[in-house]
Amino acid sequence: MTSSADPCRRPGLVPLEQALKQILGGIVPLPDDEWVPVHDAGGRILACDLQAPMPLPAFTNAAMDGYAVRAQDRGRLKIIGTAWAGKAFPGRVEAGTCVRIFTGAPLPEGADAVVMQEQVVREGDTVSLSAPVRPGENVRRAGEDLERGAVLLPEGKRLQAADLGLLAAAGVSQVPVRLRPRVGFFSSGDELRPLTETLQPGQIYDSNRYALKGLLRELPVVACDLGAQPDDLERLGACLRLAAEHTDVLISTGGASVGEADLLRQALILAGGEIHLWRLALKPGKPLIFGRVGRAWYFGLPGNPVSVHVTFQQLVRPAIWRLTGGRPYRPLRLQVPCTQPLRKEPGRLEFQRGRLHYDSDGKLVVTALSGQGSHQLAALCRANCYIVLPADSRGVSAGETVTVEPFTTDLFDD
Ligand SMILES: Nc1nc2c(c(=O)[nH]1)N[C@H]1C(S)=C(S)[C@@H](COP(=O)(O)OP(=O)(O)OC[C@H]3O[C@@H](n4cnc5c(N)ncnc54)[C@H](O)[C@@H]3O)O[C@H]1N2
Ligand code: MOO
Repeated sequence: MTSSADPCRRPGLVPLEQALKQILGGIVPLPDDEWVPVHDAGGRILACDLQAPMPLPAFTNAAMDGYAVRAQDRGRLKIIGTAWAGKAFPGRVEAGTCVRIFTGAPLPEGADAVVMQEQVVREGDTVSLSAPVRPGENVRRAGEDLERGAVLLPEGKRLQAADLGLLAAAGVSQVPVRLRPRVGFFSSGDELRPLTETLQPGQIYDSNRYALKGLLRELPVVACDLGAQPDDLERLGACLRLAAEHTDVLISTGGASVGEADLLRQALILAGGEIHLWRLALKPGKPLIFGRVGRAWYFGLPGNPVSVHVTFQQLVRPAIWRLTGGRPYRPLRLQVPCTQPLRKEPGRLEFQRGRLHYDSDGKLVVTALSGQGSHQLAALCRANCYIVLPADSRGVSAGETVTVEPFTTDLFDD
C-alpha cells in the first residue's frame, strides 16, 4: 500500500521519517576545523582519523604484583632484584631465578610471565612456585591494546572521557576538531515574561529558552540566546533576517501553528527565507516548520514545552549533528512490555512519556505516565523514556510489547 493511500495517514502531515530524510539530505557538514588542547576537547568532533604515535601499552609490563619468571622454570627460584613501575630491573632473568615485580613495571628481559605473590611461598631471597605457570600469564604485552600506527580514534568521533584518556595515554596533546556550528535560538509570544518580572494575568514565564539552552549544551555548538520576541511580524522578520547572518542554525519556539498570532511562517518569508516543510504526522510536534533563511537552517518549533523537546530531539539534534561532521547515529530503541493499556488516535507517530522500571520479577517494563499533554513539563521531568507508538496504531493492551526510546545523551554509531 502506498503511503498516500494509507487510511491512517493524515492528509498534509509529513511522516517524521520522511521529514528527517529530507532535512538530513540537504545538510552537508561544516568543513572547517581547528586544533585544541586535549583538556579542552571533551564533547568535540574529531576532524580526521588519528594514528597511534606509539604502541599501547608502550612496553611489556606486569599486570600484578608478584614475581617475574620464566614460565618453563619449576621449583625454587632465587630473587635477583626488583622491577618497579617507573624503574626497570637492569639485568636478565636466567634459569632458576626470578625478579620481584610490581604492577606496571617493565617485564625484565628473559622473563615471560608474572606469578601473583599470593601464589608463591617466599623464604628469604627465594620463592617456590606451587602451580605450573603459563607463558604470558599476568603480562601486558606492548601494543596489545593498540599497535603503533593503528587508528587511535576515527574521524567524526565525539570525544568522550575515555577518548581523552586514550589521547593522553598516547602522548597526544593537541587534536584537530570540527568547528562548532553557531546555533541561535529565540522564543516568541506576547504572553512570555522573563524570570525577573512578576506575572500579570494571562502571562507565563518563558521556559522554552531555558530548556533549549539545556538541550543545546549536550551538543558541540556555540549557542546564542536571542531572547524572547513579541507576536509582531515585522520584529520577527527582522530577528530572523539579522540572526541568519551570524548563525548556521536558527531555532524559534511558538507561533508555528494556524492561529492569527502564529506568525513564524510569514516572518520567515518576510526575512527572505523559504519554507521546506510544515506540519508533521507527529505527536507532540505537529506544527513544526523547517526551512532556510540566508545561510541558516531554520527550525520553527511549536510553543508547547514538550513539543519543543520532542521536535528538538527527533529533528533538530540529528540536523545539528550532521552539521558538526559527527558519525551517523541512531537513537537507542528497545522492545519492552507495557504495564498498562494505552489508547491512541491513528494518524500521528506518538512519543508518550514513560518510565522504564523493573517489575516484581526483575523484568524491564515500561509504564506511561499520567499527564500526556504537550504542555505538561512536570510529567516529562518524571519520565526516563519515550514510548514510541506508530502512526497507524490505535494503542496497545496491557502486557503488549512497545518500542521505547530511553532518554540518553549517548549516541550509537551505525
Ligand atoms: N486549531 C488548531 N490549533 C492548534 C493546532 C492545530 O492544528 N489547529 N495545533 C496545536 C498543536 S499540536 C500545538 S503543538 C500548538 C503549537 O502552536 P504554536 O507553535 O503556534 O505555539 P503557541 O500557540 O505560540 O504556543 C503554544 C503553547 O505553548 C506556550 N508557550 C509558547 N512559548 C512558550 C515559551 N517560550 N515558554 C513556555 N511556554 C510557551 C503558549 O503559551 C501556549 O500555551 O498549537 C495547537 N493549536
Ligand atoms: O503537536 Mo502538539 O505539539 O501535539 O501539542
